[in-house]
Amino acid sequence: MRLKDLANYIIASEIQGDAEVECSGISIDSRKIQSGDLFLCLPGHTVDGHDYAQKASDQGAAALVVQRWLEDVELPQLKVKDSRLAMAVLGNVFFGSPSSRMKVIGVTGTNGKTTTTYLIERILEDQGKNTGLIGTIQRKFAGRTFPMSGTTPESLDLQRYLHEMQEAEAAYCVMEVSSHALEQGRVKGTRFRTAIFTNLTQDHLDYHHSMEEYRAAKGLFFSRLGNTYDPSSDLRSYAVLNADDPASAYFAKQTAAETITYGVEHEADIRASNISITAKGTSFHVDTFRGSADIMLKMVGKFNVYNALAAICAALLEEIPLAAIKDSLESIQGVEGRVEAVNEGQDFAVIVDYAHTPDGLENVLNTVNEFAKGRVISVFGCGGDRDRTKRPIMGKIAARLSNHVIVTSDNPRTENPDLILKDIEDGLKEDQVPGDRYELIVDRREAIQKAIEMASPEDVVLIAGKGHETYQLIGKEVHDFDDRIVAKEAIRGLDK
Ligand SMILES: CC(=O)N[C@H]1[C@@H](OP(=O)(O)OP(=O)(O)OC[C@H]2O[C@@H](n3ccc(=O)[nH]c3=O)[C@H](O)[C@@H]2O)O[C@H](CO)[C@@H](O)[C@@H]1O[C@H](C)C(=O)N[C@@H](C)C(=O)N[C@H](CCC(=O)O)C(=O)O
Ligand SMILES: Nc1ncnc2c1ncn2[C@@H]1O[C@H](COP(=O)(O)OP(=O)(O)OP(=O)(O)O)[C@@H](O)[C@H]1O
Ligand SMILES: N[C@H](CCC[C@H](N)C(=O)O)C(=O)O
Ligand SMILES: [Mg+2]
Repeated sequence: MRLKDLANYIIASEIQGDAEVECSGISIDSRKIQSGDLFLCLPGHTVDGHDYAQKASDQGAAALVVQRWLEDVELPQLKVKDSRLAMAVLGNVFFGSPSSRMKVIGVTGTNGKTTTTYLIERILEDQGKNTGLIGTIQRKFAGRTFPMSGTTPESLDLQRYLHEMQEAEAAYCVMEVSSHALEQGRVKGTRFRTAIFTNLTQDHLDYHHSMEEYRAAKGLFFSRLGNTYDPSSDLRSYAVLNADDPASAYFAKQTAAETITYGVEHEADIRASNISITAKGTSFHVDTFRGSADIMLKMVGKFNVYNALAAICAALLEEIPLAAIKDSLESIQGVEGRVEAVNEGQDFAVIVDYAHTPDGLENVLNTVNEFAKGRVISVFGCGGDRDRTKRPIMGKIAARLSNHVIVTSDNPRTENPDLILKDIEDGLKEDQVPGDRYELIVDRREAIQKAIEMASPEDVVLIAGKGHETYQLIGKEVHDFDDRIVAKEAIRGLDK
């Protein structure tokens, strides 16, 4: 496409240099430029993409999108006010606005996004609907899976991925929408059929600064939704909100879409009751606007009832019968790394979970306490270069809900691991937790080994924070590390 044709899609833009130049592709990363690409300069959080324009030119870029003229780079340039917005617009141009030709169901919230997307994907797939998935664990379509480096891709990658799914005839994409993504406009240009909210509790205060800012970032999902009441059902949008979370009232006010609520404690369109949790699963009764059902999930935890309710709402909106939804939900074994049991024939339980927020940790520990016959031994840490304020809070929660706590490293990233452990210990000290009820072991492998060696019959060892992750980020290095494998090795080591 010629630069001047692309310029037509951004009204307030100007061209310097050859407007006729052909751009065969588009990229935001000088390291990935292919000859003939349009290089879009993004001002980032760590570096400025404009500083890589010359490198992009050396790699064969045909033209640039810039926010300020780059006099030293001899390439045609398209100047825009906001290159992030230009990325979303041009991503749609290059990839043919895929979200207007499929139904995209998005899930936002502090916890439960991955789980809820998996439940919805299963229900849709069981109905024979070709469905793609994008989220923390992986990207998936047409039976193929691809690793993800984050939860929600940049808008350009997102349009590319949706386009690939659409080419593979996907009718649906179910995706996680993180608050970072909303704040950075990564889902601008994506039309959502349904926007789901799970919950809002503390996380990411390093990035969003306050809970109000964090809520406002999530609010962008709902404020951009649903100002179309076209009778064609495919064009209608819906907001699915958790009636038991106070933030939902704020989101309901922001959206033009019809809202459907789900909940347990409060009045809701879809409401669960008679919840019963055992080590084998969770049962509940659900009343909906399309009938009632008794559902027995193989997944444990009251929080999974909420995830299931959100999935039921999304599926009912697609006119899937409640009986079919029940069958799908009941067949799901669980989601990788979420309350995942590690069994090597030992006489105590080992559970790996992805809880990495205060609320997530509290929920999973409450769940474990519901069925633990012996002691609860927890092993957890907190990620480096992330919200520091959640560390002491998580320490307190772990101590309150476990008999013994082993504080260890999560992904320290570029922080000093010992200091992260100390931040967690501050919470334990504040609550005057006796020194014999907890210990700090910076090496995660050693920490897991110690917990497993301590366990007596009927105890539960909870290893939280990294779930499905198969690596540990220390400094700038990526090390192979999988809690489930390390736990298995430790259990096998007990026989020796
Ligand atoms: C804070 C944040 O979100 N940062 C994201 C952002 O990075 P950035 O703004 O620092 O980018 P940058 O490194 O400064 O680069 C700026 C520009 O220069 C370009 N560049 C850079 C170097 C070079 O040699 N050549 C070049 O062209 C880059 O491609 C980019 O276009 O844009 C990058 C490219 O898209 C992202 O990879 C990066 O995510 C970082 C790695 C990250 O850790 N993000 C986390 C916090 C995140 O987004 N997490 C949420 C999940 C949270 C949750 O659910 O709990 C997620 O959705 O993944
Ligand atoms: N609805 C929920 N409410 C509270 N906690 C939950 C809920 N669902 C799951 N959890 C807890 O949070 C952890 C993470 O769950 P999940 O991966 O589904 O969330 P997520 O929102 O995708 O997380 P991320 O922000 O890292 O992408 C689980 O391992 C579990 O301990
Ligand atoms: N999506 C979350 C995942 C945290 C997982 C935890 N293991 C960590 O590294 O802090 C984040 O990027 O903050
Ligand atoms: Mg996730």
